[in-house]
Amino acid sequence: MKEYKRTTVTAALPYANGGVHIGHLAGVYVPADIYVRYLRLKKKDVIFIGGSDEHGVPVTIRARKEGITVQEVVDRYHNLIKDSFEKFGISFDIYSRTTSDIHHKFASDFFRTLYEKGELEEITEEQYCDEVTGEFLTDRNIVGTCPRCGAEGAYGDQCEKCGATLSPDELINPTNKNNPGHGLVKRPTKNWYLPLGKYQDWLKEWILEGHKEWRPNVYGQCKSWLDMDLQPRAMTRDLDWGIPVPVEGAEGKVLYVWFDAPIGYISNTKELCDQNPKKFGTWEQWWQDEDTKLVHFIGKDNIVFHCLIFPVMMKAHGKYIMPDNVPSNEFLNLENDKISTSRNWAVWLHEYLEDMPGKQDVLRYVLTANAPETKDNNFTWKDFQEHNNSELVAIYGNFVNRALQLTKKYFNGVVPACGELLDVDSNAIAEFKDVKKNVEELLDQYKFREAQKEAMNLARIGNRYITECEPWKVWKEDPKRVETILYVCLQLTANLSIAFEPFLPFSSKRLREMLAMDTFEWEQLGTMDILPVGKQLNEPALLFEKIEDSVIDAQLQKLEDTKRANEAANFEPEPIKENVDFETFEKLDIRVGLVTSCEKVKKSKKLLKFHIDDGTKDGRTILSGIAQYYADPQVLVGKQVLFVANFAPRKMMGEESQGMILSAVNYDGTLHVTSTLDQEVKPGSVVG
Ligand SMILES: Nc1ncnc2c1ncn2[C@@H]1O[C@H](COP(=O)(O)OP(=O)(O)OP(=O)(O)O)[C@@H](O)[C@H]1O
Ligand SMILES: [Zn+2]
Repeated sequence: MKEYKRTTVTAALPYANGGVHIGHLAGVYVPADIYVRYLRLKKKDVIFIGGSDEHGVPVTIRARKEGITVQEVVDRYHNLIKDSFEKFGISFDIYSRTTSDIHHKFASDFFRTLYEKGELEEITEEQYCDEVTGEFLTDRNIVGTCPRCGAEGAYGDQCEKCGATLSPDELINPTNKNNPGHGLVKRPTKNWYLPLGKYQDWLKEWILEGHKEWRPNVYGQCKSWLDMDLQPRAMTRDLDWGIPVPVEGAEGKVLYVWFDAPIGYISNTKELCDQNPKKFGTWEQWWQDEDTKLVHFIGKDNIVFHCLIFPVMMKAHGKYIMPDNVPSNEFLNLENDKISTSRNWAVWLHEYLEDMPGKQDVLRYVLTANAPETKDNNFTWKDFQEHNNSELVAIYGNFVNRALQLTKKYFNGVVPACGELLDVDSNAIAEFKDVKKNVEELLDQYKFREAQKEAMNLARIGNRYITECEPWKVWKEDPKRVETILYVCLQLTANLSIAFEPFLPFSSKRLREMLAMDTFEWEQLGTMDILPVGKQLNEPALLFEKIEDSVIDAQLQKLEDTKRANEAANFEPEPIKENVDFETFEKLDIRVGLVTSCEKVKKSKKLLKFHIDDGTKDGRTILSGIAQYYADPQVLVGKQVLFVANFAPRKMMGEESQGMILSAVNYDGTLHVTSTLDQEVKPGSVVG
């Protein structure tokens, strides 16, 4: 493995049309943060670059929908994202944005360089535009009827109803999404393309031969692209939101969002270095020096951009280094459903931080324990609770708490002396010895799940050790022996605070405060004299708290509410039945009735027994199989309902039913009896 002098770590720029969710965190930001914290602990020269991606079409659609400016949209989400990353401890050296002046100039110059070097191909193509306004339309801004399933409102690139991939030419009656009713025409337009094919052989050599160590999912995706002929890719677009294309004849065009976004990593580095050249040096050393290791953290849908397109851009430019690795994760799902910003199917970081104050590390832990490193994975709230209660609380927290509380009880919180070691002590210590090497090896290979598991194993060893030694029993006969046991326990505890530092920075810091560790070194990991004998420790407190069912239920309810809201938004009435003539209708005798009593039929799960005032002296009884929809049938008493009065009587569960009460099933599966007359009418009145 090549020895590098410094490391540039980038994390995918989140798109500024929504907050950050657990999928983003598990896929990109948590592993990137662990890696960077680890390198900093090893005193490596490293920078961690982030920022918001603020160009592209979706933010413009959002702005139009909400009736605000695009700038307002990106300001809102940039600030939300930046703030929640900070609170969550994602330790970027800079978190900037692609609407900054520095970035606009940088990306523009980058494009200009490729243009002047003759690296871009000019291609003129017919493209759809709005017949009335003359504006060119992207695929996402064209809607029409889906040729596959017939749904209205299918996009020029995809039908969200049936999932079909489409092109605008296939849509039936295509129109401008933002100006429905406007006709579309095709007009020629000129754009600048990156000829990926020209670099295909170089890419094959560099990745397929040179980087067999990349994760199989990343390598595999690259290989399947490289097995096909790479086509030229347009680097400019006919749009008005973005960075103007800096060449003549390109009025009304902007840089393709995937051209400018990755350049954001470089321009943000420049911004950082300009702010603090003493600390960070020049931006060029982070991007153009062969001794710099470049690592991109991304999710799987970004692989092609970071492994093929951006490298070709940098190669064509000529001065840049290539990424040494692109540790891309697969996707995280939520409660067995794809996470989606537009469907609001997500756990939002800013909401989590509000709902679960002080629990950053719990989420960090769970997302790493379940990281989608090799395949898509699933987040469930039950699993979240389980990891917290039976690992963080029951293993790590429990061990630390026992070690600190016993030290307080027996030795007033002072680190006791270490006497002669027995086998049980030496064995526990031996198990700790290799932890540094093991964690490092795993982190160097971007195996974050396993690395965190290794750290948790230490806590397991500690727990087993203290349970085996039972200092609380030994105390009466042999207090000297307890000194040694607790000495070992405290050193293990100090080790844990170091081992978990890249993964769980908040609780590691709290633990070090309890241990009165003002300074520490990664190098101390695996050693048994971190806390000097005689050191006064601080007051112990619980490191983790049990999470109760009610907390989890509240989160599940939130998701359930989202599901309902989505169902309500997507509700489509059933198709109308075949026509009938008036005579057929007239045969039915529908009446207004007043519910005078309503109760569950004993021994039946389904049946409600209504007594209805139908205008006759005795009224009538109607049985209805709707008991499961009403927890308390009493709520129906006093309601006016509509019922069919001329069905032949029928016996059910020993009772006779004389008619049928009309009801409607709602979109969410609930059922409601009819009771919406604009005014009360006399029971028995005919409906028709
Ligand atoms: N569910 C997920 N699991 C893992 N990684 C994800 C997930 N969703 C997004 N990512 C990654 O997070 C990074 C930032 O995502 P980006 O802001 O582009 O949102 P996105 O992919 O459009 O997601 P969404 O549609 O949910 O907003 C990308 O690298 C992307 O691959
Ligand atoms: Zn369709």
